Amino acid sequence: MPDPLLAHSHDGPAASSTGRTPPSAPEHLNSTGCRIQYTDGKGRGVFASRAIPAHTLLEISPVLLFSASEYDAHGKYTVLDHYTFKWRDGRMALALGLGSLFNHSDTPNVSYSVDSRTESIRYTAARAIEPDEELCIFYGFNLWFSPVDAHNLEVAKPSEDEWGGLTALADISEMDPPTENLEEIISEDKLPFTREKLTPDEDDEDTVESIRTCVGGRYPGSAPYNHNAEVGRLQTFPNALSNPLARWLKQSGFDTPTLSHLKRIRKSPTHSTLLLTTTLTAPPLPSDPDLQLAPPYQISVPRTPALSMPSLKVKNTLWPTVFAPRRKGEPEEWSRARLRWATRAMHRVVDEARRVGAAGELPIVSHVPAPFEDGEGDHPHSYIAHDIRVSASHPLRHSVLNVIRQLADTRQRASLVPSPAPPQPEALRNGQSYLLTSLTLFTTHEPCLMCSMALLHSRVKEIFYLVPMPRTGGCGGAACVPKLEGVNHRYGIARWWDGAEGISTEGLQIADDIDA
Ligand SMILES: C[S@@+](CC[C@H](N)C(=O)[O-])C[C@H]1O[C@@H](n2cnc3c(N)ncnc32)[C@H](O)[C@@H]1O
Repeated sequence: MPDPLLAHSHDGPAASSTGRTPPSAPEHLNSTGCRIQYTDGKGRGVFASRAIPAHTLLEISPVLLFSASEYDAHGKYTVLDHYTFKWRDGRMALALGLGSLFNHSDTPNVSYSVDSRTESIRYTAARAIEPDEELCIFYGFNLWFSPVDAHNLEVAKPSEDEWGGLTALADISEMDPPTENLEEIISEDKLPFTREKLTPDEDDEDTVESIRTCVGGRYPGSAPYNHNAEVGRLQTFPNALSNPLARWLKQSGFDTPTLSHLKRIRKSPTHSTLLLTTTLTAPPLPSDPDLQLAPPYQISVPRTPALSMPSLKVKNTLWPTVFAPRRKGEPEEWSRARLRWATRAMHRVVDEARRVGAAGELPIVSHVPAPFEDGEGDHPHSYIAHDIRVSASHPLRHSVLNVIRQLADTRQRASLVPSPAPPQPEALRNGQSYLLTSLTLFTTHEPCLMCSMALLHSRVKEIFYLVPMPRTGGCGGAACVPKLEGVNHRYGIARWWDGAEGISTEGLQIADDIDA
C-alpha cells in the first residue's frame, strides 16, 4: 500500500492518462452492468452501463496474497503498490478482476466486504446507481494521491486506515453461510492443526513382544532386580488367605493408582497370585506368620490397558489387564462450530501479538477463551495476556504465566466480593484459582519448558500454538512435558498450521533460543 510519506519511483495508474494516450478500455463481461472506462485524472475506473438497484452484488474478486516480506522486498517498489492493501493476517492483497479498478470517492456508492475463507472481496451497490455513473469505493483517509473529486468532508478520522481500511470491514467468512452445517464433524485431515499424540496408539499390539511392559522393583529377599527385565512383582498365595492378604494390601502402600490398568489378583483353583508392585521401591511383605507366604517373583506385565479385544487377549496372557476401548485423552471430535471458536481465538492471539510486537514487546500472546461449550458471545470469563519481560524487565513475565495469573487474580477478586452479593461460582481457595481444568489455552508460540510445566500444574485441558520452538519448546520442541513418564496430568497439544484459516506467523518471528 503506498505510503504517502515515501517518494514513489514509479508512476501511478492515473499518470498514464496524462502523460500518454490511454489505450482503449477493455470490454468487461461482468453481468451486473459494470464496464471499464478511462476518466480524467484517475486512469481507468468502473462505470455503470445501466441503472443498478441498491444492494446489487456487482463483483466478486479473488485476491492474490503476497507475504509481508515478499512484498517489502519487491512489491512496494512497483506499480503494484497502487493496488495492494493489507489483508487481515498481515499479508498484502491484490484484488483481481474488476476489484482493483474501482477508484476512490469520499462519497462512495459501492461497499465491499472481505471474505478470508474464499480469499475474495465482494462489491455491492450501496445505493441505487444511475446509468453511466462511476462506481467508487472508499479507500480510507490517508490517500497517497490527490483525489480529483474530493468533497473535503469533515469526518471523524480513525487511527489507522488507507486502502488497509478494507481490513476493518466485516469479514463475511465470520458470518455463517446459510448452508453451513455447524454441527458437521470435520475429519482429522481437514483440521487446520495437528494434534500431538501423547501416548502411542496401542490398538495394533497383537504380539506379546510388541507389548510395552512395566518395570519391576527390587524386593528384599527376592532375586536381584534385573534391569533388562520389565516385570511386575508377584506373590502366590493359597486362596484361603485371600481375605487377610486383601486387608494387608490395603495398608501396605502397594495399592497405587499406577496399577489401575491391571487386575490385582490372578485366580486359579487352589492358589491365586497377587500383583504386589511394579515400582523399584516396595515395603516388606507382611510378617504375619499365619500368612506363610512363599518368596515373591517377577514377570512382565502390560504397562497400559487394552484398547481392543485382540490386544486384551494378548495382554491377558501376561497378566489380567483392564479393557479400556476409549482411551482417556483420545482426540475429541471437532464440529464446524468448535473450529470457528478456535479460529477466532487464534486470530485474537495473533492480532494481539502483532500489536504488542509493534509496541516493542516480544510478540508472544496467550489467550484462554470461554469454553466452546459456553456458547458464543462476549463472555466475562475470557483472558488474554502478552509477554512483558521487555517492558517489565522481568525474565519470568511470559505470556502463559501472565494469563494464568490474570485468570487467578480475577477469580480471587470475585471470591472476595462481600455478601450479600450473589455467590461467585469461581470463588476458590488453596491455589485452586490457578486451575485451568477443562479450559483451552491458545498461544502464538510453543510454550517453553517452564510454561509447559506451569500448564501441567494448572491442569489445562489442551493448548494450541502456531509457532514451533524446536530449541526451547516444552510441548514437542526441546521436550514434551505432558508426555514425560510420571507426570500426574496430561494435556492435549495441537499445532496450528501456518497460513491455515488465514492465520499466519507473519510478524511473530523471535530468536530461536528465546523461551516463549
Ligand atoms: C486501485 S487503483 C484504481 C484503478 C486505477 N485508476 C487504474 O487505472 O488502474 C488506485 C489508483 O487510482 C488512482 N485513483 C483512484 N481514485 C482516484 C481519485 N479519486 N482521484 C485521483 N486518482 C485516483 C490513483 O492513482 C490510485 O493510486
